[in-house]
Amino acid sequence: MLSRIAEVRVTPILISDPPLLNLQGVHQPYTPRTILEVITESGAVGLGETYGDTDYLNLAEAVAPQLVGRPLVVNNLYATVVQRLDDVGAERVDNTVQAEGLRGSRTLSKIASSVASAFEVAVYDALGHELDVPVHALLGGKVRDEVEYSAYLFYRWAEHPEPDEPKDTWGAALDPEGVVAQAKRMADDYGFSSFKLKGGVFEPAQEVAAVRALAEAFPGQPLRLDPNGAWSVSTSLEVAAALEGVAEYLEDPTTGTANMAEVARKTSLPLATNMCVTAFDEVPEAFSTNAVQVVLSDHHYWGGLRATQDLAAVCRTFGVDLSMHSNTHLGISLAAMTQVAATIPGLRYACDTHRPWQTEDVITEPHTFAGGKLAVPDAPGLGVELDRESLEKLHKRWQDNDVRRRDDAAAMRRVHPDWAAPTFPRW
Ligand SMILES: O=C([O-])C(=O)C[C@H](O)[C@@H](O)C(=O)[O-]
Ligand SMILES: [Mg+2]
Repeated sequence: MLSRIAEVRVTPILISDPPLLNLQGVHQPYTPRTILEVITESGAVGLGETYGDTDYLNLAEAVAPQLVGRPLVVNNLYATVVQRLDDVGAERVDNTVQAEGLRGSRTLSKIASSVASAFEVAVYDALGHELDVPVHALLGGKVRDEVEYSAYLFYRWAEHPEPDEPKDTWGAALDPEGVVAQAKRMADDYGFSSFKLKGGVFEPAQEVAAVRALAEAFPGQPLRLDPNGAWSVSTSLEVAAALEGVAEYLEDPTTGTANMAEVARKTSLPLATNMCVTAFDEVPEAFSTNAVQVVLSDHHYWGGLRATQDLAAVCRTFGVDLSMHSNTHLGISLAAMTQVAATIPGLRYACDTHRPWQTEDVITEPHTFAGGKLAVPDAPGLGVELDRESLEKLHKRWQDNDVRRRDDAAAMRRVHPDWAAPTFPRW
């Protein structure tokens, strides 16, 4: 007989983040995440991680007490989360606004999915510990022993503007040479052999030049460019023409399914997205218009690990490829991505991860990439253990600091006071 949930802990933290540039601005020195612990009557601990912005955190805190006394069941989690939306005043969310401009439209159900997913992961982790099996076994079993990730390259500043803000040793990358140097270090340190450049920062011609420089430095290796919907249809087509035979896909060149479909009709370069297809109700229009050829799933957005498997089945049905998107995250999320990726047949593109940019973690043994891959662990649950000291330290930072949401435009305004988040298309 499985034991029930005895306690649920929700801990907001702030993690250091380097000054990575994107269409909206620049990453803040610290960014919020929420860490969950689901503790069973027999003492098993399941871990989950999700966004830490106020709406997500408040919702997670409202849901936590509802789970105490319940069995380790994942099927009712989304419904439980949705019921608590009213408690946290999340009706303030405008369904038409893009969350940070980088993940498509912001809706209440997407916020609920992102919170439910973290509880789902924590329940699976607890279940794995109770039953002494890995999460991938609970998901039907792994079909691969390693999951491949790609290097996530960013234009970036060497440092944040204030002297006491977190530093790293990567240096600036503001031109093709800087991007290639960053890619070489990613390849040397982690063994990545495919590369994604975050675009939408400079004029498209400059970003095309960077991708071409990468192609010269890494001949024949997979390359992608992602401007987060910054370009018009005609600019997207110009970039597509310039990168045909160079890039393996273009990611969200333009905003909205209709524009993506128009670009897709006129280029042979596959289009990938983590913006216009981020929830099941966005699938029918996108697939029926052939707007995307690769969906970049994200278990946070889609509502969990099983939802990711469901999405994989839908994609298979329509002949659309699936890979994985990431956002700034720590080892619990990476462990969850790796577990579910291990169970999905036909995953032929390397998954995204921001993890190499993070200098902190809340697990005792942070992941190490070898040959750009992570081994799929067979240890119980997610195969990671909470580092309590680190959790407390990062929680104390949250208590001592007033950053409560990600706002890349505000971070940019500290350096360029006139900066405004762009209107679309930017180019
Ligand atoms: O593929 C993407 O669009 C992302 O990874 C979204 C992220 O927010 C990325 O743009 C970032 O970290 O700046
Ligand atoms: Mg993207």
